[in-house]
Amino acid sequence: MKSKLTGLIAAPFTPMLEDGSLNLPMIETQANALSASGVQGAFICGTTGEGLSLTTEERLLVAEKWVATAPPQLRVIVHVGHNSLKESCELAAHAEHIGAHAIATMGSNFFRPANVEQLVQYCMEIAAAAPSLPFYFYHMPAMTGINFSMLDFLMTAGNRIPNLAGIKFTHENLMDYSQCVHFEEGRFNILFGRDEILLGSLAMGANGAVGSTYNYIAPVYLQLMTAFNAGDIRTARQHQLFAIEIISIMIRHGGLPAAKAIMKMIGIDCGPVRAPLQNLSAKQKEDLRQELKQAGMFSFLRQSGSTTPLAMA
Ligand SMILES: CC(=O)N[C@@H]([C@@H](O)[C@H](O)[C@H](O)CO)[C@@H](O)CC(=O)C(=O)O
Repeated sequence: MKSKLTGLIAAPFTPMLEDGSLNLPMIETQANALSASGVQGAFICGTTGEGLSLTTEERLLVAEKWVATAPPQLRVIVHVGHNSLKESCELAAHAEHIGAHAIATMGSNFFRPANVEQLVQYCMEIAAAAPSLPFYFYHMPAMTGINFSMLDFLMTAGNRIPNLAGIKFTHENLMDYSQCVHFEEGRFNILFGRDEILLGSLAMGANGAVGSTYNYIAPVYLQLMTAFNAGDIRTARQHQLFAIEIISIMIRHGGLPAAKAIMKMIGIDCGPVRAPLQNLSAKQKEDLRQELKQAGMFSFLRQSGSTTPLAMA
């Protein structure tokens, strides 16, 4: 079995052109920028990657491009969740075929599993479609409406999904998180998914995290983790508060569409979002840029030696 995923794993945006089609060449730029910023992996086609708004054909192309162009040290985890189990299995088999590092899936969220047993049976089929790859369950109740105890999930799935590697845990329930981290002496890799409370997860024992803001402010979190590991909680808190301020601005300006606009501001143009998400107007983008500037995001990135052009900052 491959070694555990640790450190920061970004959930990249899927780059698009103004007409809404894929901008595949941009993926190499994203991958190189992530690697240069100290990020260890790319969790592609998830929420941030608008995976469920892409066609299966587009998802295959995006996965192929990431695996083909990511620097070897940047591990590519392909999210294969879909409301059709059959499509998920095809995406999983494809990820294995092209040499992705791992796969992950959320539960189907139109017809939702009624209990943990049904969820585990669903995951078993997808995991079996890529038996040589580590398999992660993607826990994100706010988006999927599937909110079971993840400790129950591990207890039920642990000996039935041979390639179960862990959970991508995007939830605020740090009690469940901690129980998962320590389940069977840390057998599973529980990647934390709420950037705004990363520090809380570190206190609970996290050693890996997946997030959208690691695309543009990874150095904040790297410094946070360094301070935490050195026992300097006061400094770690300051870094977390800075991240919270940036995240608050991003959320106040619309969430994912605002985050995609931020990518252009730091010099990596990932283009528009796909409907039903709505793109920011020029005025909204300018307001967002001003707020980020006032909060010190661009000067922070410059001081941290950002390798991106910070084009519009
Ligand atoms: C909705 C969303 O994008 N959630 C993020 C978080 O990184 C989140 O953006 C962050 O904690 C700010 O709220 C991650 O959990 C994303 C993620 O892993 C994904 O895109 O699949």
